[in-house]
Amino acid sequence: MATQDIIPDRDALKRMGETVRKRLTADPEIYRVPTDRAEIFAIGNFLSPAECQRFVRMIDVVARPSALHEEAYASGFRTSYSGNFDPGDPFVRGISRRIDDLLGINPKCGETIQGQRYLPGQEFKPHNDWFYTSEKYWNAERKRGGQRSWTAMAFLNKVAEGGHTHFSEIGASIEPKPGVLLVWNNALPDGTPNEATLHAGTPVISGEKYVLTKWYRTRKWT
Ligand SMILES: O=C(O)CCC(=O)C(=O)O
Ligand SMILES: [Fe+2]
Repeated sequence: MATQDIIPDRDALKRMGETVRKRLTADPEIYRVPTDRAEIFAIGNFLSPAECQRFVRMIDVVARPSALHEEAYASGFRTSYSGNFDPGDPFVRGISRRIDDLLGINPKCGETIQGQRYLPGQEFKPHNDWFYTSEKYWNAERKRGGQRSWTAMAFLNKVAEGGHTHFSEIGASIEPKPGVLLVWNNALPDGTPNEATLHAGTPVISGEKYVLTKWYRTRKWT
């Protein structure tokens, strides 16, 4: 990339990278995936078994075919069912705040928590969570909070087989374990998009998989 190219929200991505990194690395209980190519952390028992179960039931209510910028569902890119939780629900609000506090990010930057359910054969093909700023959708996303910085994703159940979160560039395949929160920085420390965060939800082979995801923007999300 030519040095004169402007990376939208680069300074904010850099700043948020620093804030969250400091906070997570200060806690000896938090596991960091051993790679120097990306910042990926795992927090065990972040959600209790009862909280996981409650979210699973809620996902069964809100889940619809995943809309990932239009055509994705139809093309088989993201075949899971997903849905946003009611952000005003006190239970959802409580968990949402717990994630905000863990990361130390301004709650205003957090998107509504999304739930996802994968049945056998369903998957989320390799992708990056950030927005491609050369795409048409960016003009709208730019105005509703800007680029995505950190992703927080919780596993809500044990999957009989398959359904890993696979970071293919890094060679890390994370098996769903209920209550575990995975957190990663989608940017590099210098605020540019980190290509090594490419990841997939691999196909569920047997059983089902439930997760929740919260993406953080660089600015107030609306
Ligand atoms: O289900 C997974 O393991 C991955 C989900 C994911 O990549 C996302 O929600 O952005
Ligand atoms: Fe993702």
